[in-house]
Amino acid sequence: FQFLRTRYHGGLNAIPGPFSASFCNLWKILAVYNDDMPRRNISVHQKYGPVVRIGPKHVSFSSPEALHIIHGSRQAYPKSDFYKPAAAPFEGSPLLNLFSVRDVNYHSSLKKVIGGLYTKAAVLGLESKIDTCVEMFTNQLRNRTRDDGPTNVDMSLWVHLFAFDCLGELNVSKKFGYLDTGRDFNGFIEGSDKVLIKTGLSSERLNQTSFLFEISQDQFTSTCRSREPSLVKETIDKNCLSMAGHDVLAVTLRTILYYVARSPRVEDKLRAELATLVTHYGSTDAIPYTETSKLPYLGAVINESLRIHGNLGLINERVTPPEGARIDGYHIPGGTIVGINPWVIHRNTEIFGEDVETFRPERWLDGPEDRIQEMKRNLFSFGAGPRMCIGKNIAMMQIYKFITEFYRHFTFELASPEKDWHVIGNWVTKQTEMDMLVTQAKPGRV
Ligand code: HEM
Repeated sequence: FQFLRTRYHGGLNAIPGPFSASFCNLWKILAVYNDDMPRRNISVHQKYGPVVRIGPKHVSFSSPEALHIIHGSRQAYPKSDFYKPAAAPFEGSPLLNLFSVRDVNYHSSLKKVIGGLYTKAAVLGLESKIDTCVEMFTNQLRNRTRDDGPTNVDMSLWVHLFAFDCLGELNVSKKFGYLDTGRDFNGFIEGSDKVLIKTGLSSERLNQTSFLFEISQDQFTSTCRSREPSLVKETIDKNCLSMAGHDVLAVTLRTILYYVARSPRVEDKLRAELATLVTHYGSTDAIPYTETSKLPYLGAVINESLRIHGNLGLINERVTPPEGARIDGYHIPGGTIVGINPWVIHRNTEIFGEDVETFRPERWLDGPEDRIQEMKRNLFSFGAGPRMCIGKNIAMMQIYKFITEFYRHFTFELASPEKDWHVIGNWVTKQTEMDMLVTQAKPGRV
């Protein structure tokens, strides 16, 4: 009886979707359990259209109009309870932070206080800190690679070591020591992976508490404490703001390295463009962001990487207002969990073209300007509207600088090009199994 009530009386029965999703969370649980949420979310949209019921109270959308209503407009909907546990416990009670807070007014007052620190102009002041991390990365990699031929390197791990040390440098002016040791010496990366993997499942809870997220937060904290008790307490306890961004940054860096390595044509063009800049700088000078950010092909490679491999693999959950809403022709009752999965909108062929499965940076450069602008408006990797990533400017600077210097100082290829990497298709779509054969470049050559 309860199943029938859920299926027919929640106000969502007109919305197509997998049969089980109309009365239980099985579809979502299996998608997350199998690390395959992005692909399954795409395929239900291919099968059922732009509006799909993916759970008893969950609806996934794929159109630019829905993106604007749910996420992009000034009246964008508040976050769902999914984000509640992201307020990590601090001195016994949850400490609300910019990421976790759901109340719209409280969020906007918090943002007023700290927003100024993250503007394009403000983050330029952080460039020298990022430079020291990139330099440490290239130095450490040089120390660990042969100078007369290729060395096999676990690049999935190394970009994460970089992202974590950079985060320490930006937050507490201290690298944590990952690049120095060349490994996850205190289990931080392992611990945060546990949070993310379980978070994917906890989001699929039956609208109850997100206990898995809480358990995994505890595991994270205790793993880190047991291995590194002296680690800055605040960094762990207030993890959601100060710890933000290392995992998603690492995802983007991996995507660029992987897809470019798979496309010699793109790599040649990218290296040729970088070469035009490198000749003006000594081999140990970091090239300024104001210069790298002007490189059009590098910009296109970054956009295309953000598009083809969304950093988050679930719908970014929001809640419809009490009076309900009309979205893409359907009446959606108040309190419904709605959202867009970046993987889904990034494969909307009306926006990005028929070849959405192909890594083709040129789509961001060629063709009518209004089409390119439309793609930019719908690139959802950093979110959209009032809850858009506040760290975007920092992240872009990290990406531009890392990629420029890495390509400048090394050549590399996939160690096993015949094999795909492994993607953990949950919330943060982390990739593993991407060893690369890394060779030191001759000075002055790209
Ligand atoms: C490539 C790197 C990054 C990507 C792709 C990324 C992506 C995102 C996305 C998609 C959201 C919205 C999440 C949602 O609505 O569920 C978000 C929010 C957020 N990000 Fe990032 N992020 C990155 C780096 C960073 C960095 C470096 C920082 C810190 C400096 C950061 C801090 C935040 C914060 C505080 C929020 C919450 C903003 C709010 O709700 O107002 N992110 N990020």
